[in-house]
Amino acid sequence: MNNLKKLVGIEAAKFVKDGMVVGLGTGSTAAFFVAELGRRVAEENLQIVGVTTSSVTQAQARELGIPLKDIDEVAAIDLTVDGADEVDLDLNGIKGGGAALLMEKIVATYSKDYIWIADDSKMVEHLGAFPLPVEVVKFGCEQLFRLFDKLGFNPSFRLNDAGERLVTDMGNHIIDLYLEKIEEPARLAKLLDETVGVVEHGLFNDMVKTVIVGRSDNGVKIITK
Ligand SMILES: O=C[C@H](O)[C@H](O)[C@H](O)COP(=O)(O)O
Repeated sequence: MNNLKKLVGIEAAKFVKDGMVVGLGTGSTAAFFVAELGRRVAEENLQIVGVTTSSVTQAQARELGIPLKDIDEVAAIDLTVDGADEVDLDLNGIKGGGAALLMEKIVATYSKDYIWIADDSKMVEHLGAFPLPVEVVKFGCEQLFRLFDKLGFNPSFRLNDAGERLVTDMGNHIIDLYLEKIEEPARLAKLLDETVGVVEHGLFNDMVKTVIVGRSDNGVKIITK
């Protein structure tokens, strides 16, 4: 699996050119992309500025010597490359398995180009086997949990390694929804968008135009919309 993640990470880095502002995604797949950019900065004098999507990626990029700017310090982001937890046939996806969905969605929204990298196992016919992360403000989150429960969403607060409720980089909690199958991603996204207390959710519908998929035969497939 890791070899496929590395393969797509390196492939995506080929889209990065001198002078670009690059959104750096989060997760085990995006980490290979960031590592390859770090290599090119060090060995090929690649001139880029990175905008990170989590504290974890920020630490990795700093360690690698990739120049960074805050999202509000750049006029626009030329390209963002990120991983995904599930991608369906319409290139809608679930993200947030690593709790970075809010920063990831903001960075993606202000990116001119947006690419996902994933191994074959992430490609699905229908979203929902992967629990859908919903980032919620702490105030009133028990009420929200009960609402999700009533709606039949099978909610569960995400916990950290110490067994406490996880707190995201933005200071919120995450409620994972165990839905099994999301019949209408657009409808569910609208409902969540309209629910008070929800800061953001992990449905990334119609945001990506290109997905670089690593196949089990070690080939790379580029799917475009
Ligand atoms: O919050 C985390 C992100 O959305 C990740 O991009 C996503 O979870 C995929 O991560 P990985 O590449 O580790 O499977």
